Amino acid sequence: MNPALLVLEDGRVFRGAAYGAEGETFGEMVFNTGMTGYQETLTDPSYARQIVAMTSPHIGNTGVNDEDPESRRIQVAGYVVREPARVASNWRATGSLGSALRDQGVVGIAIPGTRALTRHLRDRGAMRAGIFSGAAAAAGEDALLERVRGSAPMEGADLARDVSTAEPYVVPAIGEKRFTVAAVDLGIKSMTPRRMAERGCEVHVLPATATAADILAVDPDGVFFSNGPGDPSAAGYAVDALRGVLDAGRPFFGICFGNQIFGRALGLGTYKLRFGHRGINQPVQDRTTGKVDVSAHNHGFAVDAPADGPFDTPYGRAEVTHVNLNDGCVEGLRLLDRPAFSVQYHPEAAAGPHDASGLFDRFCEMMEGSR
Ligand SMILES: NC(=O)CC[C@H](N)C(=O)O
Repeated sequence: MNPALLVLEDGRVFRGAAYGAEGETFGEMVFNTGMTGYQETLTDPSYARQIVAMTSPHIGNTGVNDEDPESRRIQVAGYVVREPARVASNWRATGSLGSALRDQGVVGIAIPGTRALTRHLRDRGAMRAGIFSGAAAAAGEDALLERVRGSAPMEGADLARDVSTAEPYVVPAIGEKRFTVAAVDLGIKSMTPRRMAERGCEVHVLPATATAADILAVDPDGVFFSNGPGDPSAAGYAVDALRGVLDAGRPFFGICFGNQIFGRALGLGTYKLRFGHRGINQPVQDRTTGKVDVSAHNHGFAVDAPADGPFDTPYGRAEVTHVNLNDGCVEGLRLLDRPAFSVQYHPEAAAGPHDASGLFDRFCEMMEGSR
């Protein structure tokens, strides 16, 4: 095992062994608490420019397969684990995680102290970091720290257009076609159009920079804005497009980044959480039903909205529909007089529990009711 270093922006250094590709990488240091689903996590485009640490201590046991990826490649900027599996064993496995990381040039590190790292991030907040191995690790710690401090921050980062599809494509409805959906790909996970297709939606996936005119040209029954990486305050183009969609009165559903863009389109602000929510067991209460979903999360930003009742927006009254029971943060929004809603978490559940899959039915009912 070759030595590697994980250097945090505040000067804390973790030493360990190189895992995956050797070299150097920079990104925002975050942690994910999921005990399963590492392949979905690694391929979720929302993790672009983030170094992800897994709190689950043993990673790679089931190798990698061709069915679980949420996009065409591993998207994380770097990967931190405690103990990589020495053997990949699963009937679906086509290879090991270590070789997949290596083949795709993803620099990782195995450190004994993923628990100490997580506690550090919970206390101090997500921060920039770098992983260095091979020749890159030869420079002194001070020089490496200097380079981490010179790397790009997540605040203000416009990354959705980098990970989005270059060309539109169509995901056909499974079974009888009931609806046409225009889905703006801000970093979309492949499970999301599939969940809609399973409900009879023909999903027209459009690039992140699609304008309202591009979206309406599909003549959709409903419009969807996806999850995605980066700071929502840097994606003004998506906010403008969504405003055009709302002006046209088309039904709208948004997930995660899509929820943040919806909030901004309604005139609300977004802000950075201290260390975010990344995992598959976050309790979220739907205030419209009182029901609590155990849900999949991956967000570092949140919408700032009045949670104590309906409030006015340029599109009429709106309300906070969902709250996180761990920290009270806003997890869902809706307009009261127009067919538009969004959630900050992940009903497509890849990976994660399926508690919230009914939100896709809610979108379909909304499209049905708006005909
Ligand atoms: N999964 C997402 O869509 C993440 C949204 C945004 N990049 C955040 O970190 O909050």
